[in-house]
Amino acid sequence: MQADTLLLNRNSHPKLAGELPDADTLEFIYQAALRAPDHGCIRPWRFIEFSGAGRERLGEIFFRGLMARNPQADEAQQNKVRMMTLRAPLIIAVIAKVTEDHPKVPVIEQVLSAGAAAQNMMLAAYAKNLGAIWRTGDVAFDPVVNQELGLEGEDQVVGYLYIGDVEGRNKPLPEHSTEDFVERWS
Ligand SMILES: Cc1cc2nc3c(=O)[nH]c(=O)nc-3n(C[C@H](O)[C@H](O)[C@H](O)COP(=O)(O)O)c2cc1C
Repeated sequence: MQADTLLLNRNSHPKLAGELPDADTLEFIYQAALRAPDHGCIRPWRFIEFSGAGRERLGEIFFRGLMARNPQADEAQQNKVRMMTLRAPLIIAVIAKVTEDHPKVPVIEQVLSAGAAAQNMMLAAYAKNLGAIWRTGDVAFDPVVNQELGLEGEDQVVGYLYIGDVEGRNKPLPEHSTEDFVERWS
């Protein structure tokens, strides 16, 4: 796929199905992540890959997070959170593994670098004709979930990337006018 096609046409896909991508494709996605810009070359990245029964394990962690946040959660809410992780054959948690009190690189720059890694992964998936969607929601900011995933200190989940074969039609791309966003000082 041409880079300009990739950059201008990437789209999120909420409906994903199929099998876990093959090992070469996964390696390509991770290598793309590892090309993210990174002030100080401190590699503030951690990825956890959930597939097969690992997705159910993640769903149980989400469930425990929900019950800690809201012990009154009804059965529908409980089932919903458990099923969330079955929406794609692959989920990758992208985590900013933060070096605290770094002399040159504040936490926000490390989180931004992890976000750039996540976007590289989205583009890499699209380049391989896979669908993907970047999700967060309450589970990404839940202390119980984050503790069970082994986050420490200022570490943050920047997103859960759901990846798989596209099911259904692509939603239309929005049209934005550059002029609405760009100021030119010359
Ligand atoms: C940090 C971040 C968190 C997001 N969290 C969610 C989410 O929890 N649920 C969701 O439906 N979309 C979420 N999105 C938005 C989608 O990933 C997607 O970008 C949006 O629906 C627009 O679609 P598009 O990427 O095709 O333009 C998030 C995006 C970002 C950057």
